[in-house]
Amino acid sequence: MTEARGGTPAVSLSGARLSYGDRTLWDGLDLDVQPGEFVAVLGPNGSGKTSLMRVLLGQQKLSAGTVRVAGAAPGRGNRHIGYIPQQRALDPTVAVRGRDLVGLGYDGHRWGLGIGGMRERRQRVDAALAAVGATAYADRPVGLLSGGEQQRLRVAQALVGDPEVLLCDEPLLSLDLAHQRAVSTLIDARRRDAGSAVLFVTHEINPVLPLVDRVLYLVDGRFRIGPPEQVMTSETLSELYGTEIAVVRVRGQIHIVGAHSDLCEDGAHHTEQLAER
Ligand SMILES: Nc1ncnc2c1ncn2[C@@H]1O[C@H](COP(=O)(O)OP(=O)(O)OP(=O)(O)O)[C@@H](O)[C@H]1O
Repeated sequence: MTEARGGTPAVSLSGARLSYGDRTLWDGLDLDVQPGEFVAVLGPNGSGKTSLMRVLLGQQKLSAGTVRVAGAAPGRGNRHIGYIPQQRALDPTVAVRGRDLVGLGYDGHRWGLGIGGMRERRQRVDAALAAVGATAYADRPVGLLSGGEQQRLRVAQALVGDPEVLLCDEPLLSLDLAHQRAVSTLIDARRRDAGSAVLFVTHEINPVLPLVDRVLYLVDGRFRIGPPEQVMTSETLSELYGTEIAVVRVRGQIHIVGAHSDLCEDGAHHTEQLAER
């Protein structure tokens, strides 16, 4: 799909290297993500997935190579980026209301809204809250909400600003199955209707597998990029991990058989998911 769409990539990494001291997380990374494309970023703990998000947000400098996001060097306040951070429970004393948290995602790049602007803001925030099913608790202090409720607000905050690039760091964690589907559907609609490019860090590809155009799979300094049917194979993952790995597809889902616990796909978790379908 990338060649077919052409045009300026929404995200472009060229010859990118990230090292911390003498440890290199990845090197020689070339990746152009096109508008509307959905790229899943997979890999075991510590392989550099969140660090990649930080590079795209301008919070971490590359050690080598170049990066462009929405046509510009990444930097603070890039108004074209929506970011759903890796989940951390908020302190119970945080008294900000959910709707105010979401409003921050709208205000980031709009100054002096005026009366009409304020009305528009309210409508947009209400719509974003409704889209993630958060209307009922939008006026409660966020610190008192459950982890899943807080996460839905973060999703609304990332989407409300009409981002060209949506960076998602394990956005489905702690959501129940119904809300996993709802959030995946929202993100999918955003990229289809508005052409936002999506980079989606996850340990669990199955909930988003139907949406994934390409996978970036990072393991211990090595990586592969390609469509799931090319990357999520016994041959490719065995090469990446440097050990024998069997990938099987069951009812359209990907399962890694005999996986060690530090591998990305967790067998027990998959079995649970299958049982619930
Ligand atoms: N600022 C930093 N300085 C030094 N090392 C760092 C820094 N940030 C991250 N690291 C290390 O880089 C490695 C990659 O971290 P990162 O958070 O990107 O991994 P990840 O793939 O997102 O992992 P997880 O799946 O556990 O979230 C880790 O070993 C981490 O300790």
